[in-house]
Amino acid sequence: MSEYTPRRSVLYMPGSNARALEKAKTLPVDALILDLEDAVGPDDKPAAREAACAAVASGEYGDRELTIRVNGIGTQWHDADIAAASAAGPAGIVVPKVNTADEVRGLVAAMESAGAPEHTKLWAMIETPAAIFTIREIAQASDRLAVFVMGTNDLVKELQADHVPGRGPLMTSLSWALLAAREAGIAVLDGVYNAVKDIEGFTAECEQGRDMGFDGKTLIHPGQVEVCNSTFAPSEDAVAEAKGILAAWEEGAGTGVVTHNGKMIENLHVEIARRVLSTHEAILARS
Ligand SMILES: CC(C)(COP(=O)(O)OP(=O)(O)OC[C@H]1O[C@@H](n2cnc3c(N)ncnc32)[C@H](O)[C@@H]1OP(=O)(O)O)[C@@H](O)C(=O)NCCC(=O)NCCSC(=O)C[C@H](O)C(=O)O
Ligand SMILES: [Mg+2]
Repeated sequence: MSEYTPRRSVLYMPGSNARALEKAKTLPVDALILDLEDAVGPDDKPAAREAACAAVASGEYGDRELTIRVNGIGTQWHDADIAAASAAGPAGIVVPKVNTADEVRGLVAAMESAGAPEHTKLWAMIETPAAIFTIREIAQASDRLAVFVMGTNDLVKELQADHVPGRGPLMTSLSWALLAAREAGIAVLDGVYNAVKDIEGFTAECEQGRDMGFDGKTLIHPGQVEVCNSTFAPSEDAVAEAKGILAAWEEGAGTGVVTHNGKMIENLHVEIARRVLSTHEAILARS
């Protein structure tokens, strides 16, 4: 199992928004996506690129993972974005609308030839039907690919679907991306919730994403951070349960099966309990 990095809350902000870049230094997010794509108008893109790279160089964001979302492959800004982001060396370069394994390999080659340091990983956005149909190949295309980010706004647009409670129209795409990410051993982040004032709806969607298996959720507003962090962290009850399972397992050492709180415990449940505890510890270390 690869080492767990907390990515419960991953907040987008326009690279062109100086106030948001400043505010982000105070927010308890696990990671930030400094956006050069959809949240930045064409005229502001060069300045946003410069500001995002300066933010990475500043060292003022503590242990928050800093990433830069570049403009998509084939756009007029893409090559310059990749070159500048690679030289800045953030934790991740987020690329929208990645559709094939060849694109992943091309992106990694471009990052490497632009001097991206080893710690700068590729985060691929999955947000088109084409990506869903090639998702296994994409997930396994490069060791430098560390994270899938679901682009649920673009997926809804491409599917000609609608944003509805329960996200029925998106379930196939979300599930396929999760399956491929887990098979490849990479992280996978849920998409954004657009209604920034609807905390009840947002909480339900966080819980759904957590229950499906996502590592965390991408966010668009500071008001979404707290709920997201607590939803994607193991609860006190889950931590107590995991400790109880490990204790019961040790007590029954050598037997293939024990019970805890009236439930059957086998080796796989012990592995889950260990994962819960290591997730809990990694989050505590971050706080
Ligand atoms: C949605 C917003 C435009 C709302 O902005 P605003 O009206 O300014 O919000 P508030 O007045 O409530 O803000 C309060 C304070 O918080 C700061 N703020 C707001 N948003 C952020 C943020 N994202 N990061 C950091 N700080 C933020 C404000 O500056 C206020 O600060 P202060 O005055 O000092 O108290 C806005 O929230 C926003 O722009 N959000 C991000 C939009 C974005 O990045 N979109 C692109 C990604 S979403 C996407 O498309 C995903 C994917 O591609 C897909 O297809 O799904
Ligand atoms: Mg998108």
